[in-house]
Amino acid sequence: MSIHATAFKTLELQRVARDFGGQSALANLSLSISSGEFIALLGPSGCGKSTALNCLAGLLPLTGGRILMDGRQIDRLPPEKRGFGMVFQNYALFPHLTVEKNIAFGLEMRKVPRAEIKTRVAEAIELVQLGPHARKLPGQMSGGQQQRVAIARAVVLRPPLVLMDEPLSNLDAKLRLEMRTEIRRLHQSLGLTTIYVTHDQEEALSLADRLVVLRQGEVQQVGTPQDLHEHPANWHVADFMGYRNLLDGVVEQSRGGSATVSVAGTGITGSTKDPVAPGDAVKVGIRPEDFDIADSLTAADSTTQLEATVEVVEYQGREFAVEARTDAGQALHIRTHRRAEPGQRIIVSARHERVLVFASSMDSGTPAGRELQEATP
Ligand SMILES: Nc1ncnc2c1ncn2[C@@H]1O[C@H](COP(=O)(O)OP(=O)(O)OP(=O)(O)O)[C@@H](O)[C@H]1O
Repeated sequence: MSIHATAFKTLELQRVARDFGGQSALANLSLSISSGEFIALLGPSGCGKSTALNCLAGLLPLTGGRILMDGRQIDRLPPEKRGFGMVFQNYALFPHLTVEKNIAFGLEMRKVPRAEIKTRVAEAIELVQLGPHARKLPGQMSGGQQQRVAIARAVVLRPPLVLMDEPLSNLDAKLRLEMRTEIRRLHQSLGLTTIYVTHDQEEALSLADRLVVLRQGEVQQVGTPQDLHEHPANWHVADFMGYRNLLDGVVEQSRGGSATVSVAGTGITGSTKDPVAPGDAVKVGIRPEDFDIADSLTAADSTTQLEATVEVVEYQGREFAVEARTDAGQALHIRTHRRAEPGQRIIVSARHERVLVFASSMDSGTPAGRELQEATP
């Protein structure tokens, strides 16, 4: 297949920053990207994801830092000189041009010979499986099909880097899943280096080799999906990684990486990387799947148990999502194979090793995010 990316070895973002009228939208983004990597920028609305992408594309000048490609500074180059492929949420196709012509457009602008354009467009159409639709106009196709055209239009140019800004957010849930697989397949078969912006943690986890979690323009953590899932640097990252229970509490005692925290009157023990001390406000992070429903109270050293009353039960395929409340009013989210009924009294248990304790303030404690900014692939 001749749709192969123009290769670079490394793309280096060094303390990239962007202010708007004195307000920081992105600060100190440092990242080293290797050829062929799939990186997801993940974070809530307004955290600076699109700003980062636009800085990379050359659509926004930096107000600080540098971008180097194989050691050459590229952050002053206009977008067309960087030659990165862009895929946006709203597809941004030419409505009056057919699928074929939309895909051919960039090649024509670059004055690629006609015969070559024909072959490359045909290949790109085959790659995104749009053969039967080649002569249609964008308006005659579904959202998913239009997004395939947008992707084909980006990859046909063999860009060194493809930038995708929430490309699936306008699609319905089923199509989103299909297109996710499609994007992964394309990435694997073409070896395209990709930076993908999303606020959807599941999408980021399933697609990316590495994730960059942003909050208020600052990097919180950079790592593989597994790193972030198992060792979130702070409660904000934990929140994104499925720690649905983030319970406010106060440290009772702390020793050697383990802390016992009073949460609504109950002591919960877990591990911590933050230098927390008795009296500190903390958040206790527990994933719903790490809670168990026990038959009876037992005196096990390795487990915390809480009595609660079931409020809501949702059947979710092979499991139940249970929402329960302790007598002191603390809501708990549990995933379990056990059937439970609203109103039922249950004993909820969590093994200490599955419980994480985080400093409440993101500015105090170990600046784990900052340490991890300069992550190597
Ligand atoms: N052109 C602009 N002028 C002023 N402020 C801006 C501009 N563009 C972005 N901002 C601000 O910068 C911050 C980051 O915005 P950005 O669009 O990068 O966030 P995002 O994470 O992509 O959000 P979303 O997911 O909602 O698109 C926000 O506070 C936003 O209001």
